[in-house]
Amino acid sequence: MAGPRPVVMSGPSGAGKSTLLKKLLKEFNGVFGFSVSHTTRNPRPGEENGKDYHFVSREVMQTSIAKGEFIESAEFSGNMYGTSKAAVQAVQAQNLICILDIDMQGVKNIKKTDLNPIYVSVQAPSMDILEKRLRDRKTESEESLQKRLHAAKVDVEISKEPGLFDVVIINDDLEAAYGKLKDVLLEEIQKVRDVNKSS
Ligand SMILES: Nc1ncnc2c1ncn2[C@@H]1O[C@H](COP(=O)(O)OP(=O)(O)OP(=O)(O)O)[C@@H](O)[C@H]1O
Ligand SMILES: Nc1nc2c(ncn2[C@@H]2O[C@H](COP(=O)(O)O)[C@@H](O)[C@H]2O)c(=O)[nH]1
Repeated sequence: MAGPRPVVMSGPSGAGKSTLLKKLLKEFNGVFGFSVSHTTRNPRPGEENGKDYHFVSREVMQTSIAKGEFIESAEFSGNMYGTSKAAVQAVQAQNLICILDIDMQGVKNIKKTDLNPIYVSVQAPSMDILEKRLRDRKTESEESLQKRLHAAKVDVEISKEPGLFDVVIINDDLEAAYGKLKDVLLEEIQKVRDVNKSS
């Protein structure tokens, strides 16, 4: 039997993707698994290598990509990011719903594969609120922040493309946004629960 469909979470940096997916992983323990991406950016305080990201050098990442080890990769805000085949396989081997947190270039590249995920775009209510969230998070230099805000404007426009996303969630009130996300994923969640019950 085919496993559950993966979930792609995309949307501007600071819109709340990680916040929402962490809630999902916590509430639905044993249902979802996170696809741990590779990145060349430096870890933020509290981030763990192998859990939040595989933190690697540009050389290591480029070599792995050249060897065909990645499903997709992108340059974002001055750093490389990518989803390895192993990251997705590690989650799917456990029959879990694989969650990918990726940027718009990643979405476009995943569309060319046979992964067949549910595409979710998470957006902030406005650019001003997005900027406030990013500034309050205190993870970015002014340069990185400006790059992310520029990418966010492009993201907001592209995400209007009909059919690109199965759902666009405006993350204003966190609990309301989380409720919408769960509604979209209910069918896949039930599939995993049914399989777990019968095994
Ligand atoms: N609904 C919300 N209301 C207010 N603050 C929020 C809401 N959702 C998330 N935040 C806060 O906004 C900040 C950005 O959220 P988060 O880090 O989840 O964004 P992200 O989309 O994962 O960003 P990135 O792509 O850079 O990883 C965090 O400090 C988070 O606590
Ligand atoms: N195309 C990909 N984009 C990715 C991947 N992992 C994360 N991301 C996106 O990068 C930005 C910035 O992330 P941050 O952790 O530095 O704030 C964000 O939009 C992520 O969705 C990936 O493997 N491929």
